[in-house]
Amino acid sequence: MASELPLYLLLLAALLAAPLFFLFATKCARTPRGGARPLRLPPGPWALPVIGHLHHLAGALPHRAMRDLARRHGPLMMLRFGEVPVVVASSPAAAREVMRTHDAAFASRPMGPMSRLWFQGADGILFAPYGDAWRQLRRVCTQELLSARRVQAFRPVREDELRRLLRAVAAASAAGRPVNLTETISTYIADSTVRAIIGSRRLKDRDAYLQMLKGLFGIMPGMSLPDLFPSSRLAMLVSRAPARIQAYRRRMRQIMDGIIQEHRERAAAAGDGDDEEDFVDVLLRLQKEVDSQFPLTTENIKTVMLDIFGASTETSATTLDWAMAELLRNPGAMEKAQREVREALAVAGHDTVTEDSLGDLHYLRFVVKETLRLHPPATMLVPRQCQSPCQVLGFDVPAGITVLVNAWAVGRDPDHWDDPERFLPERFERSMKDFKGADFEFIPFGAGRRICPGMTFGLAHIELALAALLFHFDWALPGGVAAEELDMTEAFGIATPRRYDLLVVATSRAL
Ligand code: HEM
Repeated sequence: MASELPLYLLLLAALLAAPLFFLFATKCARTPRGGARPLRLPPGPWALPVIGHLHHLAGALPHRAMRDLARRHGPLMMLRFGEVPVVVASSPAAAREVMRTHDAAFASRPMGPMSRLWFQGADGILFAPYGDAWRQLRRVCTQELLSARRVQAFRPVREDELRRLLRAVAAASAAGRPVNLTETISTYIADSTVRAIIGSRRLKDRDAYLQMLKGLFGIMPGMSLPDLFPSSRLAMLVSRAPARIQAYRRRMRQIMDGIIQEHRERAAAAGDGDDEEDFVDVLLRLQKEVDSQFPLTTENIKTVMLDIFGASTETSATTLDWAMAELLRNPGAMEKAQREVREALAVAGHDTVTEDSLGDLHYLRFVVKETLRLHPPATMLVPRQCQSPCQVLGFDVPAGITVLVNAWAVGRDPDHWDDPERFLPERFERSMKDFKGADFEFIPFGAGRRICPGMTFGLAHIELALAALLFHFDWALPGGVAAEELDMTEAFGIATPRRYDLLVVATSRAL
């Protein structure tokens, strides 16, 4: 979840940060003070002064470049991005040690200068350091916002937004033009999520909020110069990131203040009620109720509003997009998935997909699993930080180091998956492997204390829409393009989308 940094910037960084190199080299000396045994740090490739290993990432997507490096240097590597030392875990065994054996030690998130500027003490949940404040918000998420009961309560919203999605596809189909499925899927997920967070489509600031959130991904703290060289004042001075973050933050807070105010006024007028609460209603209610050492501040509420949108929309939309792309590329799997959903609805006597119809769709769930194995949206999960020194695969991992887990490489590990590059949903007919955090060869949602709390919410959107798209339409690639020619190249992005939008010809099925 970091933004791309062009190579010329890295070279500039090298010039700017030269004095820091010596400081860093001293900090990372392999022999600890006090005559203790020398540290046995994980191995890594050759490094350049100042920029460290960043040049190894140039020209390839980070998860691919790091998988290739791991093939040469092993499942636990130590790299350096600018000034920042990073340990990368690339096998199920390494992932297990990070997220199970030493889960508590690795349960924190690193916080660079841009993140500090962005959050200003109201850390939210997604990027929050491990501690009581995170624990409290995490509880709010799992027990209130993203509980099975709450996800169920948003079912009418999902089904309403699904109807809009199906109408958009049907309109393109009737006009005889291809539909941009990437865009329509993205609108479905974003609209449904925003309705869950802030409620009604009629809300005054809704469009401004949605626009602002869509721009958020371009500005979120990432691999900026100050993050790569946190001790350099010069990096802070020459980078445009701090000014952009502050301006964006100001505008965003204004919009969110308006939304919160509107919710407060509505609650005061109507009295609190549980039935149609959106996330902001719930958070404002808890703000009054929660009696804790860490009260839920309005700033916390704003960060949670952003975290949830940021963590949920791109991940869910990209998964659905990849699932449709894989099915188009694998007509046998498409046919099997369509047959399953169509037969199940025929038996139930339904002519439209609702969440009640999803119960017996086993193959559809295998399709989603296989999509998440091959295309985990957070390819490197969300960065962790080591809080206390520990040993992983026999190597020392010092406190303070950033830890990345290459979930993408783990899902394609040939020691754990047969024919790992092929899209084969059937593999899950024979295997009980699941993504709920117990099987470390399959970790698209992470594992341990920081495992994704939005799994149920995300899957509810994905499964419903996938079933409906397969039920109502037959699909083909435009211009007679053969299935195997569909370009499956990945792009750099917050959730590793396909490089090209998915343009498809949909034919409405006569019912
Ligand atoms: C296909 C959909 C999704 C995928 C693949 C996904 C994946 C992930 C991953 C890999 C993490 C980091 C886990 C770790 O560090 O071990 C995460 C964290 C998180 N996700 Fe998801 N996610 C998805 C959907 C959602 C949805 C729909 C929501 C909310 C509605 C959500 C909310 C969060 C939050 C709040 C965190 C931070 C948890 C923490 O740091 O304690 N995610 N997600």
